[in-house]
Amino acid sequence: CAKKAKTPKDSNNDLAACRMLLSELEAHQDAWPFLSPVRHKSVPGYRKVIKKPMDFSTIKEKLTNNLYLNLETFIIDVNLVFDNCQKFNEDDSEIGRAGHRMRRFFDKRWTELL
Ligand SMILES: Cn1cc(C(=O)NCCN)ccc1=O
Repeated sequence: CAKKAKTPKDSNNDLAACRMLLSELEAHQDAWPFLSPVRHKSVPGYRKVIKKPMDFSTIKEKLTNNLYLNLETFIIDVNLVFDNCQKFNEDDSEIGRAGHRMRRFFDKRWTELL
């Protein structure tokens, strides 16, 4: 089937959806490990293990500076937050569990947008 043309309106709607989704992520009770960049100076090994750090405040900054082309590129960065979390933290840990809960919440919310 023919691909739907992306109009400027579509990308404005995408942007609004990204802002909405991000504010919901930030407001979630399990968001605390992800609100700001991991302080690698106080988290031994983090800088070595995690090649592409990402967090909600950095995503917000990128949104503000218009660095996301569309919903897809935004979702890639959000997933990076959760993939980093799974890589660095045991599933059975405070932060590991928070990451799994946040990912489940995010997956549910953005799929409701489709
Ligand atoms: C996502 N994440 C967060 C931390 C952390 O210490 N966050 C500050 C909480 N106040 C450590 C490892 C990690 O993967």
